[in-house]
Amino acid sequence: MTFDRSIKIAPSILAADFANFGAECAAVEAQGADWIHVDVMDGHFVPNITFGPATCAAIRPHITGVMDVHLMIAPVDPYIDAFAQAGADVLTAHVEAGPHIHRTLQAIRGAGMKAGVALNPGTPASAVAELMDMVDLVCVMTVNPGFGGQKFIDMTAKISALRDMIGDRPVHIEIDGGVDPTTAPLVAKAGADVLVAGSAVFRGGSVQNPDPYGENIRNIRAAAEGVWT
Ligand SMILES: O=C(CO)[C@H](O)[C@H](O)COP(=O)(O)O
Ligand SMILES: [Fe+2]
Repeated sequence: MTFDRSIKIAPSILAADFANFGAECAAVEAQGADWIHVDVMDGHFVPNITFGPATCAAIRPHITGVMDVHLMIAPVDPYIDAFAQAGADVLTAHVEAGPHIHRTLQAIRGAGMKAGVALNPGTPASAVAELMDMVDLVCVMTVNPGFGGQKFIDMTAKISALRDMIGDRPVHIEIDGGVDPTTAPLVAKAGADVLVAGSAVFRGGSVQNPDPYGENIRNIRAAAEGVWT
């Protein structure tokens, strides 16, 4: 995984057909997705349950690019090796998930993955100030985690603060929740480069009719890249 600051669109399979993840991942990649975002929820850290490492391992052979795993679980540490075995490229833990995020990030890198830290909307940028040399990605939640299809919460001031904090380090800023062609330019302008989108990518399409996925991805990317022209 090489670092670059171009806009990357990461469809969240939370909005895909749960009975057909492999084909859904292949379809969005064929339609231009850069990364695949995989939401792991435990019914404890967030009020919803999705799936765990076994499902990630089953999905992995269907992804040629980056598998970006967003853990909404607590605790995190007992499961890090299982997600490494499952083939996660990026493993992101929430700063709110426990008292020892520093140890967690060390363990993620130690297991050979890129380390991400996520912040809930109520958590300030300062919560991750001491972690800048330990992370490869900061995920700014623009919804309260747990469900797809929620309304975007404006976190542009936090994104700008994180961009300043990161400086010239090779650290991605990922935005997760309510990203669509209207909100993408706001977050791209503030300094984000990885845009997660679930409902805004998968709406209107299916594995049998994947062209809408491509149109949705192109529209989000064009809106985000438009802020630089
Ligand atoms: O982490 C998440 C929710 O906790 C999802 O990645 C996110 O909500 C994406 O879905 P949408 O684009 O529909 O908001
Ligand atoms: Fe997510």
